Amino acid sequence: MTRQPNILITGTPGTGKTTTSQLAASALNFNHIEVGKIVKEKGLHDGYDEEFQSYYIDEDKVVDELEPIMANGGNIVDHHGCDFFPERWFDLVVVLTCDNTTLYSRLENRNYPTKKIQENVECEIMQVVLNEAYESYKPEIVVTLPSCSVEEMESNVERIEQWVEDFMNKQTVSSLLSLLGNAGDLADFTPSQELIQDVRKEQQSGLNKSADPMQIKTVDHDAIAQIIKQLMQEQKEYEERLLKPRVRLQEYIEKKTDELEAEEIIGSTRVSQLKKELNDLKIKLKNLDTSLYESMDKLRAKQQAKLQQSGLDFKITKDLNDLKYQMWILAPYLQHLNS
Ligand SMILES: Nc1ncnc2c1ncn2[C@@H]1O[C@H](COP(=O)(O)OP(=O)(O)OP(=O)(O)O)[C@@H](O)[C@H]1O
Repeated sequence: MTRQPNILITGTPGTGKTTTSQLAASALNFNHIEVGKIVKEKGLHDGYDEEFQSYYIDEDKVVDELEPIMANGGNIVDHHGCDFFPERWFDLVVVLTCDNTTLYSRLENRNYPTKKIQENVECEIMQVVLNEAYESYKPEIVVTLPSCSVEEMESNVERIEQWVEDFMNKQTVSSLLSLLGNAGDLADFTPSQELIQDVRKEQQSGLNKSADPMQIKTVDHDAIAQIIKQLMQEQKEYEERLLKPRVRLQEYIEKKTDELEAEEIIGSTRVSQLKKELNDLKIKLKNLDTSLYESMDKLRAKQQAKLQQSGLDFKITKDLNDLKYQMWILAPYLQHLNS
């Protein structure tokens, strides 16, 4: 089943975690979890440090509190530390960074004690949070994003949205493939330029249909996989039925060709008879092929009409049998289907 990702947004205090998390969570309709806030509200701490004006976090309690929420996916966790969360929670770890002067004035505006400001700026210079992120998570899921200006913040939010869209597409493809019993890896599948353009077109038409493109619709993968399976089965059976007479005809042509080759007297009546017969047979084969293609097209049109009736308005391509192609085309589109 497709799961929405969990994202950790971390960085030195003042780098813009909360602002960025709020914007991204509202654009994606994700849950924004501000760890500092729940620590205070739910008492998940071992007291208060007056000098640093902050709580001593009880990390175990925080993990226990968040565990069931994280299991659902669709969360943006916002915290200045990142080493005590279970690694498996996150699909993406964003580390926000900021230049020292800007950070200093942001923290000054908060009326933090000088010692706390200095400590935080030093922490940013030493890249403490970034190092912690690299020690705690696989480097390929850690992304550093500068957050010194409003423009940078907006672009960071867009990048996170785009990343989520890609993540969901990949998830849809693999979950559909596994439901279809072909849980293969897509790594060996390189889409052609033509295919990529097709996908873009499909994505665009999907986006146009959806009032809010960022609102990811819940897709009933089981039902869709079942439908695709049925369609493919129907096409396979139909094709096999159509192919039977073709195979027989082909065999007959081969037999006659052998007979012709075995004839020793060139120019005999038998030879010209066989040649004429073979010629007629080849024309028959050509006509049979044309009608075979037409019949398959008709079947696809019938299937398409049925799909539309059931509200699944996606296009059946001639390559329905090529499962990977079909999944690739469908994956982005399915997300925008009106359920
Ligand atoms: N990219 C940015 N450009 C301009 N101002 C920003 C940017 N990011 C954050 N700010 C401003 O800096 C201040 C601190 O931001 P924010 O509270 O989001 O930081 P934080 O990293 O969550 O801090 P903390 O860890 O202390 O909660 C806010 O006043 C916010 O409006």
